Amino acid sequence: MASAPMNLATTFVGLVKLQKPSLAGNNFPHLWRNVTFRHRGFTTASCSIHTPLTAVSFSRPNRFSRNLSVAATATPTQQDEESDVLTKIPPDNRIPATIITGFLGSGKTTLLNHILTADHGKRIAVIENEYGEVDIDGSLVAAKAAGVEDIIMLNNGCLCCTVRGDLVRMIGELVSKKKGKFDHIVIETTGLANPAPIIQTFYAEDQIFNDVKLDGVVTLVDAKHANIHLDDVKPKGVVNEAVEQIAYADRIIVNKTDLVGNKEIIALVQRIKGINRMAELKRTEFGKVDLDYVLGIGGFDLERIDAAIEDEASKEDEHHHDHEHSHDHDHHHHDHDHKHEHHDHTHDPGVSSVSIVCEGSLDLEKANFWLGTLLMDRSEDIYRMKGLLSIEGMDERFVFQGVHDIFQGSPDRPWNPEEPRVNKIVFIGKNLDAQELEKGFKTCLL
Ligand SMILES: Nc1nc2c(ncn2[C@@H]2O[C@H](COP(=O)(O)OP(=O)(O)OP(=O)(O)O)[C@@H](O)[C@H]2O)c(=O)[nH]1
Repeated sequence: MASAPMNLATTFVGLVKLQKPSLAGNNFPHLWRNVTFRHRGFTTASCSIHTPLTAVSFSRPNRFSRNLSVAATATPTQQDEESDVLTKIPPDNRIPATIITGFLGSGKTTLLNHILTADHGKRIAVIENEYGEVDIDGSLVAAKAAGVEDIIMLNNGCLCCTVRGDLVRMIGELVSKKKGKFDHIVIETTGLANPAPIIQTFYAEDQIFNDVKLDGVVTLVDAKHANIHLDDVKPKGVVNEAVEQIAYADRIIVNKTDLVGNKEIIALVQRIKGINRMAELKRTEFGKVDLDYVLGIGGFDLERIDAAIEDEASKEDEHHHDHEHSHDHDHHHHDHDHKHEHHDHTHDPGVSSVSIVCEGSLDLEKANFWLGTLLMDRSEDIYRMKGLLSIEGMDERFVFQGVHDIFQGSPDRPWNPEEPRVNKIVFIGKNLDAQELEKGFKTCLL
C-alpha cells in the first residue's frame, strides 16, 4: 500500500483529465491543468513507486512534476537513486505576493503605508489598483519616502475585471527587469474587487506561477461601516464584494475599532466568523498590526495547511465553549466508537464555513471520487478549502488546499505512531450544505 500517495495523485488527475472534453466551456476549464503537487524530501523513505511517473502529466512547470517524482521514489533501486538525484527539490525561491483587499475606505492604503514604513528589512514592490484615479494616492507619499522599490499604478480598471491581463504583464515586467531588487510584492486591490480572479491569476498564468507565489490574502474590514455593505442585497448573480473579500481572506483585520463600541465589534467579529472561520482575525486602529501577521503568511502553502487547520480546530473548540450568541448553529456528533466529528454552519444561504473533524481513515478510491466529484460539481460555490486527510494504507498525512477549481495536494509528513489519525477539512463557500458535505465525507470512511 505504500504506493497510495501516488495513486491518490494519479487517480485524482485521471478523474479530472477524463472529464476534460466534457468540461470545456463550463465551469471547469482549468481544473485538469491546475492540479499541482509538491512533496517534501523527508517522506521519500516511506514511499515506493508502482506507477510510472509518465502516468501523470502536468502542464505545470517541472518543479512540480519533479516534486511528484520524489514523492514516488523510495526503494533505493538504481533507477530510484538516479531519479532522486534528478529530482532534488529546488527550494521555492519564487517571490511571495500578498493581496490586500477590503471594501472602499476600510484602510487598505493605511495598512500599506504601515507595511512600507515599518522596519522589516524587506524590499517591497507595490502594485496599486486605484479604479479611475490618475495618480498615486497621496497617502503613498510616505511609502515613496521610505524607499519602496517600485510602485506601479493600475488605474484603468479594476484588477479583478478588465485589467487582469495588465496585472500579468506588470508582474512579468517586474520580475524580468527588477528580479533580485525586491523580496515581496504587495498588491492593493480596489475596494470593489472580488479577490477570486486575482487569486486565480497566480495559478492560471504560467508567466506568474513560475516566478511568483501567492503568499496570502489580507482583508481589511471597516468596523463602523462593514455591516451596511455585508447587508447589501445584490441582484441575482451579482456578488457582494464585501462578503467575498472576507471569504477569501487568510488574515482579517477589523480596522477603525476606535469608531465603534466593544459590543458592536464583538457582533461584527461573530458575523465575520460565520463567513470565514479559517482566517485569523485581529482588531486594529489605523491598520497597526505586526508585519508577520500580513507578510510571510504562507496561506497557500501546503506546508502551512497543518497550522491553518489546527487553528481552525482550536477555534472550533473555543467557539463551542463561547457563550456569546450568534446565529450560528453548531452540530456535534459523538459516535460510539469514539470518532469525533462536528461541523457548523449558519442559516444564511450565502457564504459560510463548514468544517469537518473526524477520526478514522478514508478509502482512497472513495476519497478520490468524493473530492473529485465535489470539485467538478461545486467548484463555483467552493471558494476555499483546506484539508488534512488520513488515507488508509498511506503512512503520510495527505494535505490539500483549493480555490474553486484549483486544487493542490500532496503527502505530507508521516503520521506519528501515537498520533490519532484525525481528518480535518474546512470549506468556505456559497450555499454550503454541511449535512451533505458530512454525508459525502462519511461515505469515504472505512
Ligand atoms: N478613525 C479611523 N480612521 C482610519 C483608520 N484607518 C484608516 N482611517 C482613515 O480612513 C480613511 C480611508 O483609509 P484608506 O487607508 O485610504 O482606505 P482604503 O481602503 O485604502 O480606501 P479606498 O482606496 O478608497 O478603498 C483615511 O482617511 C484614513 O486615514 C482607523 O483605524 N480609524
